[in-house]
Amino acid sequence: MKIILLYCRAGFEGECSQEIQEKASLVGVFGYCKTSKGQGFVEFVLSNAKDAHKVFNKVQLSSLIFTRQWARVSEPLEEVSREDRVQPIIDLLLSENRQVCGRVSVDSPDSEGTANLKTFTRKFTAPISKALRQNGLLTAKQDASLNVLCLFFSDFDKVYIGELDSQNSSSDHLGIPRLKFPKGAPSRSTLKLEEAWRTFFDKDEWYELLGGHQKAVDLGACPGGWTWQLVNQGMDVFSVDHGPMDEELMKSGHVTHVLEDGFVYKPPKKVDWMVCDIVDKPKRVSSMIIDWLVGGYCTKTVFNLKLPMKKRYQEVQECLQLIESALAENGLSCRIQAKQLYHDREEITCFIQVI
Ligand SMILES: C[S@@+](CC[C@H](N)C(=O)[O-])C[C@H]1O[C@@H](n2cnc3c(N)ncnc32)[C@H](O)[C@@H]1O
Repeated sequence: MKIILLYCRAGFEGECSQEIQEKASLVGVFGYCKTSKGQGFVEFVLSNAKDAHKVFNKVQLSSLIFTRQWARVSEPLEEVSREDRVQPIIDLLLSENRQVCGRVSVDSPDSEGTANLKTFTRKFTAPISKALRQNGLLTAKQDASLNVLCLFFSDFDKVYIGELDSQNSSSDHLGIPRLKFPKGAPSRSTLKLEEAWRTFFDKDEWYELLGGHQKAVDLGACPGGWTWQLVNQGMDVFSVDHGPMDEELMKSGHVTHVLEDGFVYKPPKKVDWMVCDIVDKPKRVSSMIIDWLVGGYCTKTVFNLKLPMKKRYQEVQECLQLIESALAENGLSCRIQAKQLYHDREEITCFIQVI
């Protein structure tokens, strides 16, 4: 398949393109990107169609900051009849002698003005699944060990047909985790921290990383959405912010509100976690993260880097480079992950663990 389709936040197609070209070239794969601002996806057109597998074998989706989901696809089927979209898709798949898939994902871009297209893709899933099964293109029951057939409708009559890699794609539809706003959480930001944990941790790491009554510091905590998540995991939290904390959360008895500057504050004793959601310059936040980790004040951190208007990709690279080199120079071996989450707007979220 000649195209790798990358799903991203609308408006970040440029960063997504820069990143895939850079990562692919490091494994000896070249191509060019086709996209337009705001469409929520990028086509990475490969110079050599055989290279698609190479990219999926050598580049992990988790290493791509600006890509939520990706698929190997062929040139799109265009001017698909709105009367019958099922048959042309089946005909094409049969003519190409495709391997049987374990599931089908009917996708569309997450961009402005696509609500009706999303409704259509939801409704289309049942009839196309039935036809695929009847034609031996889909297993009778879902099989997670097989690749997922991907039908990406960029418009009502244009569909990219390909596959999501069983080992190297998101199991969430469109790469967007469905999170329910937790009852009692004080702000919508709470979902950002929950999504970060879900994105960065495997299910079996959850307890090791969060459980066992740990201690945490939340910088820029008010009104307390992130603190709420930490408390919900059984942690005691120092919440640093000059603003007011949610009263119900304070009644939990697990929160100490510290009225200090988050860039200056350090905890009286070492803690396990430090999280930071302060809106400030990314380099300033990065330096503060370095101070905490190198100083041994915490061993795990989740923080946001709010991106500037211009040169966003470059800024992210510079910040991560700054952190990586400082940690290495100080002899710290760390796991570093970064992603633009669904709940992130003009920012990315990072996770670092000293190991
Ligand atoms: C985006 S809000 C945080 C929302 C919070 N994470 C939540 O889930 O409810 C950013 C917060 O950072 C605080 N803030 C900004 N500069 C700060 C600083 N230098 N020190 C401490 N807090 C700061 C602001 O008062 C604001 O409450």
